[in-house]
Amino acid sequence: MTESDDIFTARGSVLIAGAIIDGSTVDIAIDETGTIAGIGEGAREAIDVDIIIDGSERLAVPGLVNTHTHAAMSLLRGYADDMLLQDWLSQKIWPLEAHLSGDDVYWGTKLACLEMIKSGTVAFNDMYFFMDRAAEAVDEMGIRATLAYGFIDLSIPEKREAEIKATESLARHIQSLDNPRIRTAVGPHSVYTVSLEGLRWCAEFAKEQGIGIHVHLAETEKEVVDCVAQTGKRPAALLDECGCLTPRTVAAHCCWLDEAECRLLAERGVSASHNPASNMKLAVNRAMPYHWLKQAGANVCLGTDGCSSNNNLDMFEEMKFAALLQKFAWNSPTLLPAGEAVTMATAAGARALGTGPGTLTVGAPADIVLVDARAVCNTPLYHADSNLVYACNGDAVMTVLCQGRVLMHERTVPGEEEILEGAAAAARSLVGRARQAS
Ligand SMILES: C[C@H]1O[C@@H](n2cnc3c(O)ncnc32)[C@H](O)[C@@H]1O
Ligand SMILES: [Zn+2]
Repeated sequence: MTESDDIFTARGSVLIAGAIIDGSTVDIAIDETGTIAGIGEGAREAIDVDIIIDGSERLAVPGLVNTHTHAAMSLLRGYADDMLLQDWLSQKIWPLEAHLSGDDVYWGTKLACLEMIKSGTVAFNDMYFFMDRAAEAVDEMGIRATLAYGFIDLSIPEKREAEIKATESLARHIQSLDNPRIRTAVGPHSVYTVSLEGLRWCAEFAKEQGIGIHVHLAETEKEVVDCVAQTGKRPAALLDECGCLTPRTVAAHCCWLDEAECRLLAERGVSASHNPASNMKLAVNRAMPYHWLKQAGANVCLGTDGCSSNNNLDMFEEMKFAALLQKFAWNSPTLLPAGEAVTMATAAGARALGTGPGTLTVGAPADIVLVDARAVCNTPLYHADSNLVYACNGDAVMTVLCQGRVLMHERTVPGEEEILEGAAAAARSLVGRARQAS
């Protein structure tokens, strides 16, 4: 079969013919299991070709991995801007989220997946509510996700019981789906919204189930100051005492870590997710100390956070924000060069979520993005990484494959119109319900 509308439904081996990797034009062969079977010389012979994708004038790069999202917050894009984190959450976001329905989360996650696919993201790490409906959306869209229920007990025992039940129920549900693209994690929201008992339960449950932990950490100075005042410990030490710092933990933000905490995260094998756009928008007033984390050997990955604090899910933009913020905040133009920003958004993210090496190598899952090498942002093309980080945004992405399955081709994603309509209707309905109740 050659290129046609059936490319989205066709199954079998795939040959990406003549794409550009590291300045060379090569074929990429993908076997019927969705694994890269060959790159370059001899690749064509590695498979019986079922589907051919023309890779000419396309830069092939690993699929991007977004390690901190609240996907369904795409419905809240532009709902509340230009506020301090605590005011934004307590005055605007949490009151609206109190009216969320499962349908809202389904449509919000569909919209988020659409946006992520259109900007080259193949996997994301999500923390939100009604996550069984998020799983339904992810399943339909063909992307990978690790889904955590946002565990918030506010130190109220009855609420803790409800959060425990919701977390257990999600774990059972994801297990029952038996979809290798969809995993679950435990999602204690933060040290300021979860009790010590809640944090300990989350750690125990994650250990027992062999799953990850997704938590907000040291996002603001207030979080650190309040934590020290209430417990005598800084947030990272508190999480560690409760057993929440593990090699399968993704800690989002990490802005206000001190040097010792960076070493602690590295020692525990925690992945630190940098969220520069959200941090700048909410003016958290300190950039993640990337240099300390790197020096300590921690895995530093990249995330967008939700669409109400970013306000999009474009990991190309996020790479640029990360590289620029680090240089600016730590007064060092050599900090976080373009190549490292790409690694942060690909291999480091894949390592954090356990989705493979996050590289274009034989034996890796075929999570592949083809970027337009003829786009304005790629002209001229001295260094691909430089253009990808500093010049391009997600609009330059033309084709996306996840586990060898084509999710977008020549910028077409099947069902786009229906998703836009469904998500817009869900957003209207959510805000309408909230207004009626107030
Ligand atoms: C899952 C809950 O987390 C809330 N949330 C979204 N963005 C942030 C952030 O930057 N810090 C803390 N909490 C956040 C989201 O609205 C859900 O209530
Ligand atoms: Zn967040």
